[in-house]
Amino acid sequence: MFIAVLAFFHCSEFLLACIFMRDELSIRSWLISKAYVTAMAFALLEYLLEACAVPSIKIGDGGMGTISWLGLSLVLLGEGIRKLGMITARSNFTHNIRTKRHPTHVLVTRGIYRFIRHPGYLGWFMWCLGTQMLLGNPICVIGFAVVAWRFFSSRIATEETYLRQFFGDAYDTYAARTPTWIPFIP
Ligand SMILES: C[S@@+](CC[C@H](N)C(=O)[O-])C[C@H]1O[C@@H](n2cnc3c(N)ncnc32)[C@H](O)[C@@H]1O
Repeated sequence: MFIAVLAFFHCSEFLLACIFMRDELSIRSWLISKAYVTAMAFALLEYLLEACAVPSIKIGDGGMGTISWLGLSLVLLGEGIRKLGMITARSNFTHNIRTKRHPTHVLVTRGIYRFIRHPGYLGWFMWCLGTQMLLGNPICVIGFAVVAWRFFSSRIATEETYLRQFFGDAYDTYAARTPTWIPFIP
């Protein structure tokens, strides 16, 4: 299930990049970085060590336990939110943060962006916590939450500096009325 979740995430990211991000399409469009591979290697290590030491906490009564089902639900919800954001923003959504305004770049405030300011990041945040709940990894749930929160907090601050340069007051007004829903990032 974990491998299927990862495969779906990366293949769908690349597919959407082929459709909406042709200008920046590269091997990086699979979203597999060294930091990411290291994090997932830690996750597998935790899973294997705990599965060897206390098999019952991973296997439960022979099927997936409640935490794993909750994790899978979080994964699916996170995927849905992120992909809806990408499909709504179309070519305005780029994997790399734009530092210069592209002539076709418009501020997206409709659809899911009416309710969530950064659906791509909220969805990915939920997805990565969900993967660790799916594996039943208590240490990585906390580790991923801390690392992902710090990553998105700094990325949102950088991205919004440029969005304010591109769209001025329109972005301020939009940001003031639309929360991120990521804890402690207003
Ligand atoms: C990886 S995408 C993430 C988009 C958004 N932060 C999200 O989480 O859904 C980053 C690119 O999206 C653009 N972007 C972010 N919010 C936008 C918005 N509301 N309208 C148009 N472009 C946006 C940024 O300029 C940046 O180049």
